[in-house]
Amino acid sequence: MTGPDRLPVADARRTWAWLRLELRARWIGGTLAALVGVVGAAASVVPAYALGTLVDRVRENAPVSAIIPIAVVIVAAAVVGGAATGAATYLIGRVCGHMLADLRERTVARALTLPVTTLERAGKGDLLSRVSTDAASIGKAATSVVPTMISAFLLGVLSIAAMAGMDWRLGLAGAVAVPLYVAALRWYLPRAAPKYAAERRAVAGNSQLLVENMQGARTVHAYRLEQRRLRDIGDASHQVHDISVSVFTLFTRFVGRVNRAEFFGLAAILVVGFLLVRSGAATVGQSAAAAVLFHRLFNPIGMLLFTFDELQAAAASLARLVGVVDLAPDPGDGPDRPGGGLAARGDGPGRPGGGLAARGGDPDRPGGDLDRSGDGASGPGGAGLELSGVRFGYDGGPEVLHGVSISLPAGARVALVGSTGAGKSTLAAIAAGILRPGGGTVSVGGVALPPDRLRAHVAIITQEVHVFAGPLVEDLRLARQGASPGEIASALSAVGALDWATALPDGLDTVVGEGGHELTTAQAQQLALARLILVDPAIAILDEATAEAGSLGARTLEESAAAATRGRTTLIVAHRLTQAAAADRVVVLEHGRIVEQGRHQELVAAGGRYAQLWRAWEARTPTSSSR
Ligand SMILES: Nc1ncnc2c1ncn2[C@@H]1O[C@H](COP(=O)(O)OP(=O)(O)OP(=O)(O)O)[C@@H](O)[C@H]1O
Repeated sequence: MTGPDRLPVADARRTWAWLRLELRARWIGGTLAALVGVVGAAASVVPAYALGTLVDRVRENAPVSAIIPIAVVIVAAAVVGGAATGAATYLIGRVCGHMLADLRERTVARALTLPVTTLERAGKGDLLSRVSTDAASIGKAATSVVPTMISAFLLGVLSIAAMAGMDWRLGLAGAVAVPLYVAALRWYLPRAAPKYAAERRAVAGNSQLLVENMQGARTVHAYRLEQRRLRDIGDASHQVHDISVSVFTLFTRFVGRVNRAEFFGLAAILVVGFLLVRSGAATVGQSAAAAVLFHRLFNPIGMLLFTFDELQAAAASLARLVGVVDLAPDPGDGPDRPGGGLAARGDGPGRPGGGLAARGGDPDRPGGDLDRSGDGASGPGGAGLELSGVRFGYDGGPEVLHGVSISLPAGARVALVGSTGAGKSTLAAIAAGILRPGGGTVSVGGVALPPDRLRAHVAIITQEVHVFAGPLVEDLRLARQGASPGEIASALSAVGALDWATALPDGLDTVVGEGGHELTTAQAQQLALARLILVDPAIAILDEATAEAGSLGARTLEESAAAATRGRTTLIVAHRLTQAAAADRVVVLEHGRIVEQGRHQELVAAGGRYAQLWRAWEARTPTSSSR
């Protein structure tokens, strides 16, 4: 396993166990591939064998009629061998390809359900590199390296068996090369791995330097750094050159060792063959056939050896993917929990709506449907949200919430305010079931729920709104599969997004998200609010949903947010205090503790921490008080 800051990597035993299990599940395909492979290898051995017979018949001055059948056998074996080897390569690739597809799907599925804290700890880069680079490395191995290796291995075994079949001493002579090949590989692999890694690092560093200097060209010119930067790039390029040369030198030395093994193997066969012919134990044809068989192995064995490091790299990648698949689920989370990103719940592809039970209920009667969530008798009895004695610390760090209790009656609109780092977003994430509290409970309708069940009732929108790549209308349908055009238009209209959405180049079919039409931050947030309407949760949490946009945009977004949350129990992390002023109640959080709560006017009049924040807000935005 890797260090604590990374996603886990399965150990060799677990990786083998996974491989065995997968192979067992595909034993029919695997056996067929192996059988066809053996036929291919056997057919490839036949021509060399037949050649030996041919040599003997020619030496015996046999008639042409005795030679033609041998030629026919050689041609037929070559055709069968070629076809069977091709078919075996295809079949092995197919089995491996299916295993990889399955593994990749399971890795992605597991990754989508990882607790946010696990992902943050590991860094998204680690996960991305596993599902992209590692999967690609396994893919290459699965479709080209493994089939080649298996074919080469079968050919090697059958060739030595064929030599031994002619005379066991010939087989033994051929096998002399095996330890030499193994020694060459054992010499090469441990030296090659760090050199290749160093080469990759040096190339990446050099590219990074080049990109940096190109992007920062103006700064380089402004500070007359050209010569210094050129020197740095020159040094980095020299380093890449030196490492590449040393890698090539190492490879050449490895090839030298492989050639040595071939030389000794072939020399042993020729010497043994000569002695056997002289003693009359073997014919010239048999000795020649053994030498040809061995010589024919040079190419496949070379491929086997030269691609061995790719197989090693693929095995390392496999261990990294199996490590993710094996990750234990968040305790208390059900198998169907939606995606764990800090985004609108119900955004998770494949599970739109996140099972938000209030969908279809009367929007003016929040939580009216909550009892239909399948919770049965123990299920929440309303849409009130209650946080009780909530404690939390990130990843074993200091506690950032010290027993916070907030009660939101059904339909209430509560604003959470406080300075930066007070713990507002953390509390919002706990209330939404994204983070698991270290202590205390979160209840809906009077029933304390674990995070996975909480997510079925609560939807959260954060500043980091993700727009999924694809047609805009599909992005909305992630929230409610099968939403009618009317429902979609009405959700967009409610948040004030219908005009700009229909004015897009292809209207609601315009491809948005990565690689598509770029939406502004405010538009993306309106889209998230429209999704919220389609998801129709009883409880909504808005964490800074309006903080990013400029003043005018922020005001529009405030209106969109108010429309999207109308009738829902709503907790707003309010950076714009106008949102707090419009709430039923304001809760002031400082250093992970509630220091004040009450109505806006009461708190302003009380002259405490909120009054201080409000005065600062008014001074910053003179027009705010008029709102
Ligand atoms: N992923 C994290 N890992 C470790 N510490 C974190 C993480 N996220 C937040 N914190 C810490 O937890 C504390 C509360 O942060 P939080 O983001 O909840 O505050 P906030 O009131 O929402 O602040 P802001 O208004 O700036 O968003 C801060 O001390 C912060 O540094």
